[in-house]
Amino acid sequence: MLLATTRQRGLTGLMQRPLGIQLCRFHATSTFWQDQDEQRKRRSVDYKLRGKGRQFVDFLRVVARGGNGGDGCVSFHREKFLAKGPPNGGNGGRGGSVIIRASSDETTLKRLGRACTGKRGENGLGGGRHGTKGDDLVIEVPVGTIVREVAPSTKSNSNDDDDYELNEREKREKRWVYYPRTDPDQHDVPGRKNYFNEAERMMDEEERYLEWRERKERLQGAINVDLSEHDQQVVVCFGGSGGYGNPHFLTTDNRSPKWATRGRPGEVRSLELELKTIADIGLVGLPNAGKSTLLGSISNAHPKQGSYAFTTLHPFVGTVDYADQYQLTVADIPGLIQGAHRNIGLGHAFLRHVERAKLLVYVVDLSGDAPWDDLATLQNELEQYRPGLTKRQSLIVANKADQVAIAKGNLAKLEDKVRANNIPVVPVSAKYEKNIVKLTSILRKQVETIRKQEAERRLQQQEFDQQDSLDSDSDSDDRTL
Ligand SMILES: Nc1nc2c(ncn2[C@@H]2O[C@H](COP(=O)(O)OP(=O)(O)OP(=O)(O)O)[C@@H](O)[C@H]2O)c(=O)[nH]1
Ligand SMILES: [Mg+2]
Repeated sequence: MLLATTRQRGLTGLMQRPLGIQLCRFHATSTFWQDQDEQRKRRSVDYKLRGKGRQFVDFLRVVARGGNGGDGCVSFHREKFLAKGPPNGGNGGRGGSVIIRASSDETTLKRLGRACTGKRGENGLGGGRHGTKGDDLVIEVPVGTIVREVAPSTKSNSNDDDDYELNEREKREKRWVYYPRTDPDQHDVPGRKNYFNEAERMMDEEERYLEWRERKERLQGAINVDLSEHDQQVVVCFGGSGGYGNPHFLTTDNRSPKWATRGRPGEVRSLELELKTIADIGLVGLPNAGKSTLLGSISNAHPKQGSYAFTTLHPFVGTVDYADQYQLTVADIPGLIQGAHRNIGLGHAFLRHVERAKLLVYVVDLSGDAPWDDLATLQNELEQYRPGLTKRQSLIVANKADQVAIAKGNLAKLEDKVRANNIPVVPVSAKYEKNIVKLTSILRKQVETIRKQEAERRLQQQEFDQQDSLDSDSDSDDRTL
């Protein structure tokens, strides 16, 4: 209001007033402007996280549709001295499928639209030219995206529910393409065979078979795929098949079928995409503990650092490079606060990005009042998010050790408190890069051990599966003897 009036009066208006009055006015409004500023900041954080301007999207619902098939064509061969040539309409092309592929070049699901549709197949043409297949829609998502089908679509390709309201004539229009001036009812001549009814029966049978096949495929379960490797892909919706051209309905009796079928609609599926970053190490800590500073000092990443809470608004992954080309990935997430599981602060949804980390690193601030309480808060929030998560192999990084006066006493107390839990504590100063080499070597040792254990477990599982299949084979052999 005040700003509007000063703006309306303009600079000249302000200059005409005595200086004292102007100062009073600014003094009176300073708290008003502070409030406005805070509100604007809060709105901007909200906008970046939830509004259209959000830079990072890790959960999304989309409706995917395969492209519709192209229509078949009704056409006859025409040539000089050949008045009534054979049917030569081409089949329609298949609709494009929708494919979701993991790519290491992507970091967010932001670029996905809410509806993803494959391209329609081309219609068939005269002269026996079949329609070309519609292009597949390939959606690239970050590695670590989980694709889940939410509610299996009740819509089958035949669109039975939609057809319920349609009368016989409309149903036919939806399925058939006719030669000009062909009326299917014309074929109902008493005493003569109705070729169109015959074709309709044939298509009914085919549709029943296709529906049965679809149902059988659906019974295998809804889509639930974890795209954990680069270039791994899943076909979520197949395009509809193309319609038949009129030669398909050629019989020994009917030499000039004047109908073709339309393309079938593509599959429709509602999907849920959830990005769960795959990193070797996950950093968790309260806001301002120095997680981003630590990530910047140990890896090639340059996350934003700031002396205010919630500097980091979305996860950040950095790679730690060792001299012998060994690599580790580290994920930094926004700070957690007490009550994050009740959606306080930024909530705990971002924990999904450290959920799959092999090693959890708690970053605590040694210059704080009670770093052990911070640790307890973090562990409590992790447990609230997923019970048992704190049992994962972990490490405590006691940051800001350069604040010697407070840090020394706090470190001794912290080590005392966690001795029972058997979690190693490594004091560092991320800002001044002190003890960082020791930390990176500890991280490497721990991750190497976990990777080795995982490889052994996988090998054992493979051997067990092989043995299992061999046993079942020998059992079936015994039964046949
Ligand atoms: N003295 C000192 N200050 C540090 C150290 N590490 C980080 N800081 C400071 O602590 C503040 C917060 O650092 P960030 O790295 O942004 O903290 P964060 O945990 O990522 O914070 P959020 O992203 O808000 O969760 C910055 O002002 C850093 O300069 C350290 O080792 N010593
Ligand atoms: Mg940060």
